[in-house]
Amino acid sequence: MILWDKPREECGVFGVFGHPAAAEVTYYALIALQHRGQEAAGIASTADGRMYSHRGLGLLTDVFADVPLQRLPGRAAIGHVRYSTAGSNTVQNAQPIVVGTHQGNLALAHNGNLVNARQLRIELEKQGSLFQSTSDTEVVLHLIARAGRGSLVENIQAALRQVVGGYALVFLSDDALIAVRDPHGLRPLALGRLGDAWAVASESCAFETIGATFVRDVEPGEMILVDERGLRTIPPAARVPKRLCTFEHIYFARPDSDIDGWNVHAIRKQLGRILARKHPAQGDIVIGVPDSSISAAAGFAEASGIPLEMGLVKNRYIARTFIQPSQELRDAGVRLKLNAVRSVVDGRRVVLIDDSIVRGTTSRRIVQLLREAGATEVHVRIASPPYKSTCHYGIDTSSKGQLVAASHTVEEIRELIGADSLAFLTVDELMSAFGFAPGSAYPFCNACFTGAYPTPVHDMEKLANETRASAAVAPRRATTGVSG
Ligand SMILES: O=P(O)(O)OC[C@H]1O[C@H](OP(=O)(O)OP(=O)(O)O)[C@H](O)[C@@H]1O
Ligand SMILES: NC(=O)CC[C@H](N)C(=O)O
Ligand code: SF4
Ligand SMILES: [Mg+2]
Repeated sequence: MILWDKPREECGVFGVFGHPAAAEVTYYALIALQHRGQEAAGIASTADGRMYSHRGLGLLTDVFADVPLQRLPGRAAIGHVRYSTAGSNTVQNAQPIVVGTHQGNLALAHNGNLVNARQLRIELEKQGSLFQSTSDTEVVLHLIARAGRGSLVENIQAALRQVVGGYALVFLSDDALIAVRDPHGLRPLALGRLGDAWAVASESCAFETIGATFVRDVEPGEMILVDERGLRTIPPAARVPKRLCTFEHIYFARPDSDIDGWNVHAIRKQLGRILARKHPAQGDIVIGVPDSSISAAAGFAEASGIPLEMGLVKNRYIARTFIQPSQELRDAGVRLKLNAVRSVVDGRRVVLIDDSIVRGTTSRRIVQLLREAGATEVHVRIASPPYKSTCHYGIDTSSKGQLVAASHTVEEIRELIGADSLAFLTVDELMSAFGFAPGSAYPFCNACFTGAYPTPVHDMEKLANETRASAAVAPRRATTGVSG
């Protein structure tokens, strides 16, 4: 049985213009962004008016195992690692999507989710559009094709006036790289410099990996255009309130990334300190759940004075989606992902820090592991508020029915996971880690905690359930050939 074991990630996008080994640079940048999506990956490059691309299902290294990067020539390239939000995990939905238009070739990589994609698609199909995939991303390309006879930038602007949702989009044409961030800034996008080349990436950690310098974040609603004449920036036509994704900082992004002026590790550590002050626990040791909660656990230990210990070890070779052993083997003690360190835990009162509880599966399993390893008490502290509502902007968490906090009180969740005590942060406490006073106008989206979405969400809940059902039966791996 294949299990979706967690809040599923979103996607990672990257683009570079003006580098002699553009596809190779893109490949290594995508390695740094692999945590953002493991279902599919792809790269498109351009040289002499031709577009070259390769994409397939699986991890980047699997997708490119038999395809030399020299088959993707040119000084400009874009790349994508995917976790589906709309449309199942099939190779047709892998990205970059490459199309030929009357204005030349165009490739697109998208992180995010368009909440009105279904309605737009129905209208476009009525007008004669034929779609090659079921992903929301393809809608953008059809809207561009129909936008008329303007320049590519004008046609992209016209298309984006019609879409609602979260997006970091990276386009590659025969002669330009274009990157756009959604008006609220729901999805992150950073700008970097690699020698004379310009690069854009979902997270700044990609720049570190390829030896590029992080220049700045792309502003919400901003469009960046890079061609042989250099870089131009086109500000948003109308400004709307910033609604940056808090969950990037809580869980999704890598701790070495800086997003919108905050370092992810520093924020997580601060969340841990706040948790210790506002929701203290009596214990002998503090343990973080690897990987994402290590920073918060360090903050909790520092502020509480309780020593930080490594009481859990994670098998780094178990992917996020994995084949779970049968109940029989589980009963016999086969545990693949996490193990408790008995000598650390035995006879101790443990304060267990995790960044979030989504379905409650992880916490329940870990509390049980710690008790079996001899912990006398397990007090669970979560470095975010209860996750109650589905994200519709690019993070494919379970449908609302599977979110444990949507239908249980904190006390009920405590009982369910078998902890001695349980506490979460409030939204105001979460926001205070970023330096905001309680109740002020936060420039963040907190919809998964509050249910207050910054845009209309149309019929997304229904769609999320359908996507989940089809993804569960999709084949896991297949690759396409190089086209060009
Ligand atoms: O309540 P659940 O549905 O179980 O999901 C929540 C858990 O999933 C995530 O960790 P993940 O297993 O993805 O590992 P990571 O921290 O190493 O990314 C998150 O950090 C929580 O531990
Ligand atoms: N998780 C994402 O950002 C996915 C991007 C796009 N919505 C897709 O389904 O492919
Ligand atoms: S709903 Fe949550 S996960 Fe989604 S964009 Fe908003 S803060 Fe991020
Ligand atoms: Mg985790």
